[in-house]
Amino acid sequence: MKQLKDILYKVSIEAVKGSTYVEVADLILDSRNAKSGSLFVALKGAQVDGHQYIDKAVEKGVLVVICEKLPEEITEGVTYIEVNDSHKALALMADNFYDHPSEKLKLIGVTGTNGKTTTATLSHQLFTQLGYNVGLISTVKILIGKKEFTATHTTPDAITINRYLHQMVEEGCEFCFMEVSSHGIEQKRTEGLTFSGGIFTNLSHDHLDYHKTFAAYRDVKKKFFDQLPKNAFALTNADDKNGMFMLQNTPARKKTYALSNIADYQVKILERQLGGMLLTINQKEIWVKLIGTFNASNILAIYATAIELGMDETEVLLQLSTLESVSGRFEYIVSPNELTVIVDYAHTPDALENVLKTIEDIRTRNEQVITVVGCGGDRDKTKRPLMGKIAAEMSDQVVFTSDNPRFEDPHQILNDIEAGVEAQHTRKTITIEDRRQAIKAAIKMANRNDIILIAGKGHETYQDINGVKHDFDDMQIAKEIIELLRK
Ligand SMILES: CC(=O)N[C@H]1[C@@H](OP(=O)(O)OP(=O)(O)OC[C@H]2O[C@@H](n3ccc(=O)[nH]c3=O)[C@H](O)[C@@H]2O)O[C@H](CO)[C@@H](O)[C@@H]1O[C@H](C)C(=O)N[C@@H](C)C(=O)N[C@H](CCC(=O)O)C(=O)O
Ligand SMILES: Nc1ncnc2c1ncn2[C@@H]1O[C@H](COP(=O)(O)OP(=O)(O)OP(=O)(O)O)[C@@H](O)[C@H]1O
Ligand SMILES: N[C@H](CCC[C@H](N)C(=O)O)C(=O)O
Ligand SMILES: [Mg+2]
Repeated sequence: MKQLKDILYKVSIEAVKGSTYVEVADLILDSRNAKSGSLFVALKGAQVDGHQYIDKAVEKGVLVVICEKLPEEITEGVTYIEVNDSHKALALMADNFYDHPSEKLKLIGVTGTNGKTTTATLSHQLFTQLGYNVGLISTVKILIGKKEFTATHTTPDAITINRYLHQMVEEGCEFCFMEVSSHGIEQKRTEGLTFSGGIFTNLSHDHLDYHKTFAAYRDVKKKFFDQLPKNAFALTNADDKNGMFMLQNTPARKKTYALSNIADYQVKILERQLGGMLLTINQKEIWVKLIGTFNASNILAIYATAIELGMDETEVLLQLSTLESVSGRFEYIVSPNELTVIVDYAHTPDALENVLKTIEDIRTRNEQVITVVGCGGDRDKTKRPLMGKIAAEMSDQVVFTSDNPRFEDPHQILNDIEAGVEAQHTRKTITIEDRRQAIKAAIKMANRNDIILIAGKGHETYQDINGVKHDFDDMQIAKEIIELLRK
């Protein structure tokens, strides 16, 4: 329970109807979850306007309504508060409601198109190994020390974030690493949080269905750094075209990391194998179990973060070499007949290109590379032909298939992907809509020593078709088919 006045601390208020001497039991953003004694925030969404559901929420017993426009008819005994920005008000109220949890631990945000989950998860692993109790908010899962919770978003809504952070503080976490998505920044899910540091991984093509232009997508990422406090660090990838742009207006301490360009933190790759890479980080050699140039960059960002947070360099380097790859990110098996099957969450053109380049770098013989890939429905359509082109150009064989079609026609998605394949590569591609059959076809096509890449769904354990989530796990299915074909 919390006093409404305390919940409204720092919220800019336009008008009030009703008493502000109210005790609130909970904050709610969806009328379907409204409970008696709670406070409902009406948000203008992408699909509908939450203001339409104020009456529904009131019927369920909410005591306070926060909205951008007061309703014409109001209910006796309910307090209505008008604000000019419900999303911002929600973020500030969630921070107040849970007693500013982000100030009570060190919160580090990771943003960028690719590498957020990898960087945040491996940072969580590293700091746990360094002996700390650590939290994680990521696409794959939420971790509070060793307790695990299911993730629904990359960056959850402000109430959920603050509730988890509060729980982390209660459980004695000293650090939390969280992914900060562009949707999260745009919808102000992270506003009001006190970050101790921000990390930029890279920027490439994604989510243009939502942000419309690349410039708008880039600017929203920069906003995260603009809002960091002065005593935080802002760590950017100096190899990325937009890396320095991100730090232009940040009041935070600016730091850079890079493989190619001059930077505060530098890494070189000395050796690559399927099992790992030999690196030098600021002139010190270490072996890591991850592979791919992009992972050298992720590892460096994690190292730099640890140093910026005051960790001991020798201890950090020692522990970095023990880090295990993140589920669904370049996860691989070698089958009994020596097929290598790699499952990777590459769902953007840039990630797909990077993964195929990584495979190229570790190819030792004349193995064929067979790629199984599709694109999600109800998401950025412009990435489809680009992914089709890259897959066909950089593989020996490609099986195009469904990813999560959601509410779109899978054939239409596949047409969009195929449209990007250049004429000279079309003979290398086939299309099998059913993802299980596509994986089977790739495995059947492969000879001893060949490499199969199954891209796009990584850790996901379902396939979303028409809003129904069917069990589907790329790695599990590949293993089943390999077993089946052996008999
Ligand atoms: C496009 C988008 O980001 N949508 C998010 C947004 O929903 P919305 O704007 O569509 O909401 P809406 O359906 O229009 O409803 C507006 C308001 O009315 C409320 N409502 C609605 C119906 C009702 O009966 N009662 C009611 O109160 C809703 O709770 C909402 O507050 O706000 C919701 C609450 O915070 C989110 O759950 C929802 O995420 C949807 C499920 C989603 O798929 N989001 C994806 C695109 C996303 O956010 N992805 C990013 C990045 C992914 C990446 O890593 O690349 C992420 O951070 O996960
Ligand atoms: N630093 C990086 N640069 C480019 N590609 C990367 C990088 N790190 C990982 N990848 C590739 O991108 C894929 C997704 O990585 P990861 O899940 O870490 O990204 P993310 O930013 O969390 O994605 P999402 O936006 O879906 O949450 C990986 O499977 C890998 O192929
Ligand atoms: N966080 C990303 C994940 C995409 C994963 C891919 N499998 C798909 O379904 O498009 C998104 O929501 O756009
Ligand atoms: Mg992620």
